[in-house]
Amino acid sequence: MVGFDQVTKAYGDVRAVDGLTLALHPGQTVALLGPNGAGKSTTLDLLLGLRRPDAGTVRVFGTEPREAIVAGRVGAMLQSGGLMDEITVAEIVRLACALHPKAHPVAEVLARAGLTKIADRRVDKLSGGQAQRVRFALATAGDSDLIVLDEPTTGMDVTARQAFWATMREQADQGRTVLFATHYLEEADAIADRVIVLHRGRLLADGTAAEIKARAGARRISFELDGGPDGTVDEAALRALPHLTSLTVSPSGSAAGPGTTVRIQSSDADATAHALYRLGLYPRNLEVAGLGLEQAFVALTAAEEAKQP
Ligand SMILES: Nc1ncnc2c1ncn2[C@@H]1O[C@H](COP(=O)(O)OP(=O)(O)OP(=O)(O)O)[C@@H](O)[C@H]1O
Repeated sequence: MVGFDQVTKAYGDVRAVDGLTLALHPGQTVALLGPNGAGKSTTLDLLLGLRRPDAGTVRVFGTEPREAIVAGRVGAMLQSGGLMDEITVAEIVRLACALHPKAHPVAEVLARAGLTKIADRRVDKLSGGQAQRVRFALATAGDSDLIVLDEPTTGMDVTARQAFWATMREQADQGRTVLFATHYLEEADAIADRVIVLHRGRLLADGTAAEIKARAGARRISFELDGGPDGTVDEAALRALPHLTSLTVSPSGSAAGPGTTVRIQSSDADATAHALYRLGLYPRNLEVAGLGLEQAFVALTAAEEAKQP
């Protein structure tokens, strides 16, 4: 339903999107991740026909992006802008509904975005989180097959964020595709069926959150050690453990006396744990866990950054 084929877009000598090839399929919830400047917003702008590629093609439902938007097949919520001054919440939502070929009833759109109580308020007098909800209402004013959201929950409080994602889940359950760019990796982990990681305009990773975590390779090991009388342990010996990619050592205490909590990241947790026992140490409360999506993301992008000049 969305196809990017070898798409490049540069601003001067900055290649914001660099040879991107990508296909999105119906009914998916897709998170677009990447560090600042990775090209997420530019990718969404290209998808929405707000910018034209320098090279390559973007097709949305088999047509030019603008045609798909005019046909009402795409609803979008962009990072900023788009809200007019001196107009109320109800008026701007009514306008969006009037323009959408397959509009939902205005009252329903307001209710879904949690705007009913502030429908008479002026849009330029809203808080940041309320303005985000208006943008969300505009993106869901009609029955679009694809909903595109650029950092949708920025500025929303925890309750608004949870309500927002519950609504997005409903949209996806009804067969719509939801594509969202975010810096909240826990949201991507919890919500997305598919995670796409961009780095310097290129595709760095594309898969389920579990696949991305597995690709980052590393695992976390944590345990406690009984230290000497002052709670210290031989940090140099720990640092020399095989496959170690990071180490933090912090004091911990219990009724049994002073101790040390050790947290390790390892690219081969089994080998690291064996070596730990071979050192003659007796780790207590040993836990081995996979990386969270956030740590996997940091590991992947840092490794990529290290490769490039
Ligand atoms: N209109 C523009 N003119 C010049 N350079 C731009 C323009 N828009 C974006 N860029 C540059 O293109 C690159 C990609 O920007 P883009 O906004 O797409 O990234 P992003 O992943 O959305 O970043 P962020 O997470 O900070 O929102 C950046 O280096 C940015 O400085």
